[in-house]
Amino acid sequence: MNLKDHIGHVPDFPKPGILFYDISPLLAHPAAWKATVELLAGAVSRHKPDVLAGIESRGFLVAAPLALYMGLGFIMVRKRGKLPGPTQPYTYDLEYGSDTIEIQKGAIQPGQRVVLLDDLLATGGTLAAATELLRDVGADVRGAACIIELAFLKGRDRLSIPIDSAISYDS
Ligand SMILES: O=P(O)(O)OC[C@H]1O[C@H](OP(=O)(O)OP(=O)(O)O)[C@H](O)[C@@H]1O
Ligand SMILES: Nc1ncnc2[nH]cnc12
Repeated sequence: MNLKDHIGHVPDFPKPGILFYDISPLLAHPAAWKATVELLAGAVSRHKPDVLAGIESRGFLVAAPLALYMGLGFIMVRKRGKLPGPTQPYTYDLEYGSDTIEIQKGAIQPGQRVVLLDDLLATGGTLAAATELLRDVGADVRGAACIIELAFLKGRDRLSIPIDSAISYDS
């Protein structure tokens, strides 16, 4: 099965000049989605995680079913102000301005082995920030996985952890 057949390409979304890679057709195709979850589970299992963490919001679509499939717990990394406190924040730079992500304090025990999940790796800024946030609460961040990697943006070079992707675009 070619998973790329199930990714939509939407020009000029959400802004002019951006080609949006849409996972909606993949999620809507049971066999392709099952194959994706199985592929990611194989990659993630080699890190022997205690828990999986997903990044709001599309990362939840990957992390929650994968955690269930692997018999692991699932933890939410959310945008500021969405989680009931107390929370641990991490602020990071964007092209213009900054953004803040949060995790609930106590969601992870110090030393727990965590793998991060997101739908897509572009510049790597989001996954790099989530890695630092998890380290701030004492997690042992073993790796990350995503459905789509935009390899031409070289996001993996910004990461301090290994990352696996189910689909990669070189251009
Ligand atoms: O590698 P980066 O350049 O950081 O980009 C990747 C991030 O961008 C998208 O999230 P978005 O902020 O659009 O949020 P969403 O998941 O709520 O749609 C995507 O789901 C990743 O989290
Ligand atoms: N080109 C893109 N398509 C879908 N999600 C994205 N997140 C960041 N860049 C993206």
